Amino acid sequence: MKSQKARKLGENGIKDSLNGNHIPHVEEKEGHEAMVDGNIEPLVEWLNHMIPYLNLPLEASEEELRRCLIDGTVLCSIMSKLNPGLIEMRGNTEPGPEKIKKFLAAMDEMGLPRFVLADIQQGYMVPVLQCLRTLKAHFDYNGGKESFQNHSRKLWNLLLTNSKGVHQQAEGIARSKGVHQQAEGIARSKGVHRSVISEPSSTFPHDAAHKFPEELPVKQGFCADLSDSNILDLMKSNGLDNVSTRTLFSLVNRILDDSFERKTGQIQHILMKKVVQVIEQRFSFQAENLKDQNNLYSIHTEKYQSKIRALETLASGTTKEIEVLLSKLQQIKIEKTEIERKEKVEELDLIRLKEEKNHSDIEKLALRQELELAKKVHEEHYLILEAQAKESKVELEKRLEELECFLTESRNKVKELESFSKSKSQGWKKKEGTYCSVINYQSKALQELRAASESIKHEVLKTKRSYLENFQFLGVKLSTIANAAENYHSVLAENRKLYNEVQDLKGNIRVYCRIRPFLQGQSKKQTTIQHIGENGELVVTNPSKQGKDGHRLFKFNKVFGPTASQENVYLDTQPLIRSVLDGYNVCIFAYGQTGSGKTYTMSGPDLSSKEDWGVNYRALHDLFQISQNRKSCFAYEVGVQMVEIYNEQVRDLLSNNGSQKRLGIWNAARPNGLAVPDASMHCVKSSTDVLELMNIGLMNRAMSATALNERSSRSHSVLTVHIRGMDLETGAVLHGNLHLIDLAGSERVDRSEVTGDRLREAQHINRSLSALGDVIFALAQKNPHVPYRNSKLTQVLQSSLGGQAKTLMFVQLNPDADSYSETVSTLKFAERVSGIELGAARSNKEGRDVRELMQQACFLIKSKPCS
Ligand SMILES: Nc1ncnc2c1ncn2[C@@H]1O[C@H](COP(=O)(O)OP(=O)(O)OP(=O)(O)O)[C@@H](O)[C@H]1O
Repeated sequence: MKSQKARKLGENGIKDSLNGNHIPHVEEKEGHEAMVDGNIEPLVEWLNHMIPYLNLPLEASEEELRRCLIDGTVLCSIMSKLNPGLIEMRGNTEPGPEKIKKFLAAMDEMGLPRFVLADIQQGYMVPVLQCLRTLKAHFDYNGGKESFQNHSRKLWNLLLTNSKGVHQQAEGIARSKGVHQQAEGIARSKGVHRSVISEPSSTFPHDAAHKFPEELPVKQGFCADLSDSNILDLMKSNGLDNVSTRTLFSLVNRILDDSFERKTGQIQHILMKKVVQVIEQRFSFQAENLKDQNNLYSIHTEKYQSKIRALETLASGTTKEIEVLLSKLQQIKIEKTEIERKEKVEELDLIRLKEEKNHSDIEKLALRQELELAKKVHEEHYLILEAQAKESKVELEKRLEELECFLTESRNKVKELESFSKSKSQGWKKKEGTYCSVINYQSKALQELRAASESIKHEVLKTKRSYLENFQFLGVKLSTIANAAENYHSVLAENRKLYNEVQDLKGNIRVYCRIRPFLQGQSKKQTTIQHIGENGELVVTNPSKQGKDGHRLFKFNKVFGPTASQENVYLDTQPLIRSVLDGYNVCIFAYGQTGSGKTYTMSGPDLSSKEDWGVNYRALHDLFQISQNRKSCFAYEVGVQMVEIYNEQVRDLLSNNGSQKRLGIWNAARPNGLAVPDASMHCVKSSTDVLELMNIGLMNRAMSATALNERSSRSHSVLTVHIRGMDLETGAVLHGNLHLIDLAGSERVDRSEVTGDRLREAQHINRSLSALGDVIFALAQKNPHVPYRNSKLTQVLQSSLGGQAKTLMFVQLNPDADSYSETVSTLKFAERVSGIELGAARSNKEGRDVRELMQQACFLIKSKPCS
């Protein structure tokens, strides 16, 4: 490392020499050891002495020293102190490198060895330290001769800036004499630092250029001041020792000039003497040096010659040794290159470490700033917290006081409660005693009860056993009864069937009673219907009469309650419809007071809804369905007529134009069954055709609102379906008529509150219904004369009531208590109707064979015992 530094220094020395700066090579310097001496303590001490505020520690490292010097202030201060006025300072604002440059310029000016700016910047401190040591040595040598410094400087400035002629002349003389160079050569050969004796050289053009304008006034001053006294002062001082030889020659020239001009006299003579003495001293010193140098050279020459001789003997030795030496040399070279490489690497590492250090310094600075900031924030936060703590302390103290008050209060309360609980516990103890005695008593009673319950348990078990036996016996009995009941039901169903057949044979008119539900807005509390039996019994009550007298029992083929659906009602009607296709005449009519549900049963409230379809539509739908099923055996034709009897006039409801046309009625049923032959006959092929016709008919029907029904039918509507069927096998033809009649509402005129046309309508309706009653009465009495001709209605129904037709009447009832009297009269009428015997129904078959008649006879004979 040491050698490396020395080499580097050597390189720098060469470099600076090339630049024109006079920085000696390390080997030129006075004592190699002094240069590379690592001990910087004396230097630090000197610096502290020079700049007291510096206060550097004696053991300071090179790096610390570098940091202290890098901004150039210390260097400039030292220079200013040592050589005032040499550096012109412009204050602290000047950048560090500029200050260092100034210091270096001053060093140059003084002719002292110096470092380059890069050395101190890159931390290469050897030349820097050497420079400072030289500066120190220089001034130590001069023993702090302050006055001399000034005089020397003045003198130097004077010489520099004095008339060119004089200067050049002096230089010329010195050069011609070769003294100057000789002296320099001696100094160098002696190893004495050149700077010690060197003077600022004119080889430093920048210095000269720098200095010249400044020194001009000084030069004038000097010319004026070069009085005898001044020269005397200069002479008195020992400063001439430090003045360069060239300067001395210049001075001699000057003195000589002056002596020619006889200006200075005695003074110049003394000065001249002194100058000559110095020059003589120097020459003698240099001569001695030369002698020493010669001796040194001769010693060295001898040494080298002996070495050469030794090497020659070695060279004359074996070649093997040479080879070994060469190989060793080679090895050493390799090692050297390796060491050099390592050094380079180390240098790079050093640079990197320096960079890292710089970086970490920056980071350290940033961290320090952050720390300060955090500290500030923390302090602020601390102050806030302190304030808060004070506040909360005050609050807590207040709260503590309150709590203490509360505590004393609660202590008092606790005392009170303690005394209260003491008195209570005494009471409880007393009660405990009482309860204990009661419990004892109760436990005794409980034991007794247990014994009793045990005996009861035994008894219960006994009873249970006997009960089980009885239960089993009853089960057997019950199953017998259930079997009997089942038999009873089947017998009952059989009976009903037989009853119907008997009725069929008798030709009784079937009567189905249907009770409509209460309508919206009607109160359900007051109903006349007391009971609806399964076998057609109906019990009605008179709301004004209590007890048994108020009840009346009626019996019909079937009674449908308010909840019965349209389908339920039709299911019991269906067998009659089937017989139409077998050639029977069937008449179904609805009878009842206004608003009791006649139209609802026959037509239905809404034809668009299948569920609401009434008997009319369901019957026709069924007819088409059955005819379709039988189409392989029978070919059926279906025709429909629809008329109404309004105010004793028969009107065609399906006629396009002739709804006003009065139609005649045939008194006796014709073979084709047409009672109103002039009414238009419409051939229908499907249920849809029927639906359309019925809609037309319903729309044409005369209707109006009454007090009892908001849409009352004011006429009797008669829908007649004519069936003509031909047996495809036998060719026999049959005719069947189905009359579906919706009678106008029977009503009491006073109740319906009608007048005028409506009254006339009501009177006609009532008259025709009573005519119907009369006919039915006559038929029931089996009177020889039946008054069919009393009304159009009875005329139209003649074939259905008197002939061998199957007839069904729906008796419609309004359950409202207000309608009790109408309900009873309707029921009486229906009772009478149900008693009518029309005789066995007969099929309208043409060309019946004997076999068929025989079958019918057999059937009649078989069914007789059942009746
Ligand atoms: N079984 C029933 N279920 C529900 N509503 C019914 C029932 N029967 C009748 N109604 C309702 O009672 C009201 C009267 O019925 P509807 O018009 O059929 O009586 P009506 O006897 O034909 O009267 P009118 O003789 O004045 O023509 C209607 O609003 C009808 O919808």
